[in-house]
Amino acid sequence: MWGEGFSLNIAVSLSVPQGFRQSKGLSLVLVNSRINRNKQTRIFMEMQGNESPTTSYQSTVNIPHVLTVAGSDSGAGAGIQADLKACAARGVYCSTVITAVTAQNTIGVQGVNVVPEDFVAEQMKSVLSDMHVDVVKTGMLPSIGIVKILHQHLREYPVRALVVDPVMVSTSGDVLAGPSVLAGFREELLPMADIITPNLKEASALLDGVKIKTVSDMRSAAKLLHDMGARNVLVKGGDLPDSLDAVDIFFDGEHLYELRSSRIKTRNTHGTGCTLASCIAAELAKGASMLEAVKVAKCFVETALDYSKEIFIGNGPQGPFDHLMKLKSNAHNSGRQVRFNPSDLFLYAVTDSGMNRRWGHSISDAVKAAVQGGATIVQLREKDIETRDFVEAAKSCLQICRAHGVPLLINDRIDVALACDADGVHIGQSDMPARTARALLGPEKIIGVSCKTPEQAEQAWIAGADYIGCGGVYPTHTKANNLTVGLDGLKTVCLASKLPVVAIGGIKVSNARPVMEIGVPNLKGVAVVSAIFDSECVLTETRKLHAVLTEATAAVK
Ligand SMILES: Nc1ncnc2c1ncn2[C@@H]1O[C@H](COP(=O)(O)OP(=O)(O)O)[C@@H](O)[C@H]1O
Ligand SMILES: Cc1ncc(COP(=O)(O)O)c(N)n1
Ligand SMILES: [Mg+2]
Repeated sequence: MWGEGFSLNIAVSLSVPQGFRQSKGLSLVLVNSRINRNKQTRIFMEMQGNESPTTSYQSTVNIPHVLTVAGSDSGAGAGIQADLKACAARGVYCSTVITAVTAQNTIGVQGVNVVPEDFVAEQMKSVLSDMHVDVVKTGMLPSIGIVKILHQHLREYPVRALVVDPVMVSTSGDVLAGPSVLAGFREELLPMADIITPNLKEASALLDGVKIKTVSDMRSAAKLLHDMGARNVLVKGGDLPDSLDAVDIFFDGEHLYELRSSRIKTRNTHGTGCTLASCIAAELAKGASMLEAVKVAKCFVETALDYSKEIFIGNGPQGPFDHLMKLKSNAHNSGRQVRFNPSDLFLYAVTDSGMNRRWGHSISDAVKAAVQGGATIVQLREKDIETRDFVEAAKSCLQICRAHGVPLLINDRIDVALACDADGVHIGQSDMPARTARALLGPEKIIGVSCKTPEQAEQAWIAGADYIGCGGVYPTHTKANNLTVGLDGLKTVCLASKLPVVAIGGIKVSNARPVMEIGVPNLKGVAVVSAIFDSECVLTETRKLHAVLTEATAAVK
């Protein structure tokens, strides 16, 4: 099944320079360059002698695809809207067949308008006859006729997996599919389903009203539903009374798994069921096994609920949560939007654990003093510290820096930056490539790269860095075997760099002035280690350096 997919054809007409027009039979063909097992790229470029200079690109990139067949929720917490957000968050394409339009908010469901059956069929045909769908996920199926249509289409257009969320009652208690649909679920969908994901009420309804009140009841229900034909069953315990954990029971026909996560204390649980089923579908579309998919989905719901526990949308008892937390900057948590401002590079403080030990300073005390003394950005450069301690130290430094509106970066350690939600990283030429760091950290985080040459500065810009550090400007002992580029080398790099530059290497109060005086506008400041941290009073030394830099910049202007 991998390797088939939708293909996107783009024909582009280019006006080509004269020289190209005259060169005959130029042809460049790159076929089937494999990116990974999900993605194939095919590019054809053809330019033919005297014919009109047309370049056609044909690319085939498979992206995992989930089709959701569900109802619309105007409040966008559940239904189609939750499915789209969940698939987007999991990196999967999601097409939609809308079965009903509900007027719904955080108070409840005020109205339901069922889409005519033949139009549900038309939507299904439009998607399935044209696009390659990996997995179908169902939500609200408000009539037995719609269940039958779905059944027919799945026979005509088989997909790799069917995830059935047998939506019957919303969390607010409103009925979304009446008893007549029950027969459709039992007879048509369960035997086709690769997994069915009822909540307690839905499991009970499918089992003729059997009481499900304990984890042990959930286990029995999972087995009974499996007997009714579903290949895998997940009985969801979001509504399990008196449960400290959020417990779900998964049964694959052989083994029963009790999946537990912490129960997040929040009103924002509207749409958890839809999200869970869509995430399962998304992971299956990416190629996960069923158990893996279920575990990832449960973990995603828990993380999203935890992230969103305090958001407030609507005035009713059940709020929506935020699926796209990963796209957010840390503004939401910190109350501060950290957008990089090149002037932050003015007085750049880089910590050193050896110096802190020598003077009996903790990392956070040293950082606090530097920030109070006027440091405008801080980088934690801790080379000999346990990862666990590094993350803890970084978290407390982050609090200090946030309180002063000063960005905090981590040297080298992308993992530590992610773990503590630092504002970014600074990386060297032999660390992880800046492009990879950008992919891991997202568009909002600050990335700085150490560069000694114009070529490295160009590469940093291409890779998506925000600034470069250039040095050593003067000889230094802080970094072993560090080549000194001198003021001339610094100037050359500054002139070539498209990114703002901070100078580094042996800079101190007595020699900072000539650095600022090289007079290239994109030199924004100096980075120092020993000048401020190799001293008893970090605060005083930082203040002195700040004064010198301020004077030097005023003189340059
Ligand atoms: N407060 C919560 N904290 C963590 N997980 C939860 C919470 N409430 C529900 N879940 C999880 O969300 C998923 C959906 O469950 P549930 O809310 O029971 O479904 P539905 O939305 O269909 O009623 C399950 O994996 C459940 O364990
Ligand atoms: C259109 C639609 N589909 C599904 C649900 C169930 O979601 P939940 O159980 O979280 O309320 C809903 N409320 N609305
Ligand atoms: Mg729920």
